[in-house]
Amino acid sequence: MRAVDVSKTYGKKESAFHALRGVSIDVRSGESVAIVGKSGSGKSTLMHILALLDTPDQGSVHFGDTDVSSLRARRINAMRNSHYGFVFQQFFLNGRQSVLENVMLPLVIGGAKPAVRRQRARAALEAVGLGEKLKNRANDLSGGQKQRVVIARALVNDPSIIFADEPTGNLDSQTGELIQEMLFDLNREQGITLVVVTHDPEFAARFDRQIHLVDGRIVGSGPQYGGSVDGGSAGEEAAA
Ligand SMILES: Nc1ncnc2c1ncn2[C@@H]1O[C@H](COP(=O)(O)OP(=O)(O)OP(=O)(O)O)[C@@H](O)[C@H]1O
Repeated sequence: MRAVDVSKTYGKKESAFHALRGVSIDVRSGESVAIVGKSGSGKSTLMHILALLDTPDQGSVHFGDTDVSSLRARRINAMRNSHYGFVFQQFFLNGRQSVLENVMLPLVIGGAKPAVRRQRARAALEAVGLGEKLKNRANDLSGGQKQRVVIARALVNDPSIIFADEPTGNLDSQTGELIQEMLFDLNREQGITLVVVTHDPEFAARFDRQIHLVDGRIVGSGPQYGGSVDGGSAGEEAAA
């Protein structure tokens, strides 16, 4: 997945805010990448654009050999649904539905048959250690269990990439650690690419690479949080 010279501005004229200013990034298959930077630096905006949830004003996003901007919305939705998994706080669970129903949702959207949905959702919940909780209401789970349901839901379509926005943000440190392990296991054992926004420097340091944003620009990338300020290694420099 690749973004080339991507810019995004919110608002117009005097109130225009340049959230991203010419960002280029190449995420290789199987890699784990943390997006770091202060509040308002553009992390979520970049991740939403990479995840095909938002479009840039300028620049392009590529998935494999495909320039996504050349595709119709329907194709983009299908591509996102079949290749990407999301662990976002704003994609809440439906608290009144069962755990199994919540995890089946992406398969309902994708049009899978009911028997297939149930079987795959059950397998995903077993993979995150919640095989015993299928029938519980999502509201009746602990915070850590809810986050595991969100991970199961992200896994149910057998994604090649998982995008996560502060996946450990609301959890106590022990539960947060479990969620971190779960994500890195998926990366190591199944080769799932991870793209994760985090404020936590220790968590960020565990990724293959950190992309450090300041005021909508990449100022450093590499194996150390807050790395160099000269544009980092090949592939991440903003195009001139
Ligand atoms: N829909 C929007 N309309 C107007 N401004 C926006 C919108 N979305 C984001 N912004 C602004 O763009 C900037 C970057 O936002 P973004 O959410 O990408 O930052 P962030 O680095 O993820 O911040 P945080 O760590 O606080 O979540 C912020 O100043 C924000 O106020």
